[in-house]
Amino acid sequence: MSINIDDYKLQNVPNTIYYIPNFITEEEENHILKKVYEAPKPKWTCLKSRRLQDYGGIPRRNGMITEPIPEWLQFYMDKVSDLNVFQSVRANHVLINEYEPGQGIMAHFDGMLFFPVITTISCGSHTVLEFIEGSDGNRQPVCNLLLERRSLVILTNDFYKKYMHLIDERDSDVLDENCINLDKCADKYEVGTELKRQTRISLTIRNVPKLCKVNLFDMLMTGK
Ligand SMILES: O=C(O)CCC(=O)C(=O)O
Ligand SMILES: [Fe+2]
Repeated sequence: MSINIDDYKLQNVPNTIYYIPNFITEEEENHILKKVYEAPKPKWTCLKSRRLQDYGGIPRRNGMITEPIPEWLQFYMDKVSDLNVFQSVRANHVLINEYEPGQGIMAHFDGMLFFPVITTISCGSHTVLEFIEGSDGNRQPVCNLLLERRSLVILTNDFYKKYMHLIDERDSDVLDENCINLDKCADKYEVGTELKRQTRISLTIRNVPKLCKVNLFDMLMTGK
């Protein structure tokens, strides 16, 4: 099945969001969850409000020292890269986040270390991704997205550079008219519906343009 992402572009928002429901099958979702939970314990980095695994290396200002990607994960990276979302390059990094109900991620920009396109596959639970603009003292909501399990969302342009994104720390989400992709979802939802969150695993698949070859001599001399 070949997907043309232009068919999934949200028209009622500033540029640019693509939302693809059921990007993966239930079997693929179960396969991802199984593989994520098979990772050895030290692969997890525990933060206060979520746990994460990095694949492909740790992006740094000097460049990312690449690490081999497991074959099962490369399959999903290829599935995303094949949409040509990273123009002439392909995904080489994945951040896997786990959120229990009640957990989230503070408002942030993804920053300069990535090619400015964010692609995220959701597994295990929906969540609501919120966008805001403005600075600390004057933050305004822009819009929200319902990310259903098995969906892929692609954020770029203003949704990469201009608006910050966040996931509020809640056990459930009440859908309201700020949620601008309800008509594009796999399931039909009414405004006012409350969705209880379950444990969500997200795969944020990106491209890190700047790589560095490991130079042991430099590492020893500079400590970097
Ligand atoms: O889990 C998500 O959908 C968002 C994760 C995110 O924004 C990030 O890791 O930068
Ligand atoms: Fe982010």
